[in-house]
Amino acid sequence: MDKFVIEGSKTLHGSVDISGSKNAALPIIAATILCDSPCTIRNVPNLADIITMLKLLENMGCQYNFSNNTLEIDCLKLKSTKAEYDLVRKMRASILVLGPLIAKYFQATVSLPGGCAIGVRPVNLHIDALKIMGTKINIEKGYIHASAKELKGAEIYFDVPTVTGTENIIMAATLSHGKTTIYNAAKEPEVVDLANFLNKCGAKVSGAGSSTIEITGVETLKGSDYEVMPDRIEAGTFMCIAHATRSSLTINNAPTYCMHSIIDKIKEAGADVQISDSSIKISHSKFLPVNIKTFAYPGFPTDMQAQFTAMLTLAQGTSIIEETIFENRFQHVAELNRMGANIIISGNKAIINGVKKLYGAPVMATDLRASASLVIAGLAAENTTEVLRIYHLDRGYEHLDKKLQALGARIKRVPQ
Ligand SMILES: CC(=O)N[C@H]1[C@@H](OP(=O)(O)OP(=O)(O)OC[C@H]2O[C@@H](n3ccc(=O)[nH]c3=O)[C@H](O)[C@@H]2O)O[C@H](CO)[C@@H](O)[C@@H]1O
Ligand SMILES: C=C(OP(=O)(O)O)C(=O)O
Repeated sequence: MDKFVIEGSKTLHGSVDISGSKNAALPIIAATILCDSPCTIRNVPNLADIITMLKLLENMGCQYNFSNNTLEIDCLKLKSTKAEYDLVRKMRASILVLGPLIAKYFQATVSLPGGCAIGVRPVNLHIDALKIMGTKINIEKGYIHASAKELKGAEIYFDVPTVTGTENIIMAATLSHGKTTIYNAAKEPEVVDLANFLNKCGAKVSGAGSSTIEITGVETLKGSDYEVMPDRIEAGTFMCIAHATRSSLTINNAPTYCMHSIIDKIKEAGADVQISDSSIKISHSKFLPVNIKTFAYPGFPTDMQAQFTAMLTLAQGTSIIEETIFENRFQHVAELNRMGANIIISGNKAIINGVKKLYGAPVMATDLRASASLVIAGLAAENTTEVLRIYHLDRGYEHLDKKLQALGARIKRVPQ
């Protein structure tokens, strides 16, 4: 296990390139199960979660080669349709193999992903929708056992717009008989990226990015060559890093077209931001408080909440952040308070009273974005911060330490 040792209070400068999106790459890799010929997927970030997804598919019989962010993957001959607990427990997104397996092989055994540090995270909506499409599902000994004679197109209404639920049902519907309509679908750009990949493989998916998605089943899908979209959450994290450390940075290859809520809120927090196509120039101007409420896209993403919380600890005034997606996503707060922040939790709100300075301390990462928030705090704080358990961070940030070092940050990865 590694930790980060950060010498803070250093202004950063230069430019950083954003990697491919974890949350777009994961469903696209799962979707290669549906294809009757090999796929080449480019701009795949080299992350722990991607490696877990590849091991999961390899255990089922897929063959792949992953180097220089390019994945060549052949899932033509699966010998198993089981996703074992040992891998699923490492990454909830493993549930994304359920839709493709049932669509292509009419059977799947997938360990229930269970909750995680940020909340209970049920998958009832995935399961209910697959049942409506003709899947029999039993849950036994922690596994989802799914089987079907055939999958039929259906009308699916989601109670809440679930991202991976929408992706699972799109994938299942691509090879179903007839038309599936998903109402109250998740509108996240990563859902659109998956739909674009599937359409390139010959699927008929329309409406992705809106709340109603229609999928007309086809007989087969062929493999294709596809480039994953850049990671809007990584880009947003670097924006928070720039503002919190009073730096000027250029963030290249950012999906600015889908970052409006993040860009608006950081401007409101006092950053100067200039956008030109996929490039963001950001520089610190003042430290203003802002109020934020997380929402499904196009609202402010819950995956940026912890990073903004860390940044706003230094604002001149009080900010209120309301978390509406996950019930337990404030675990970074106690650690930030150990660094001198003044944050009070009241129900699902964090009331952040800005302080003049943060002070370095040993802190513990509890989940992926909480880890990023502690790195932001450590970069802005006086003296030394040690961020323990950065394996959470390695799930979702490609070479964060190296990218920060190139910007002039004093950050080291050392064994814990
Ligand atoms: C791999 C991936 O893409 N992960 C993202 C995905 O997670 P994930 O797809 O797991 O999150 P969901 O969109 O499903 O969750 C949204 C809300 O719906 C609830 N819910 C979801 C499914 C279900 O069957 N029943 C149910 O009640 C959840 O508890 C949560 O309150 O979207 C989240 C919300 O933007 C992000 O934070 C995650 O980074
Ligand atoms: C919560 C996240 O990921 P996951 O859904 O894979 O846990 C995230 O990316 O912030």
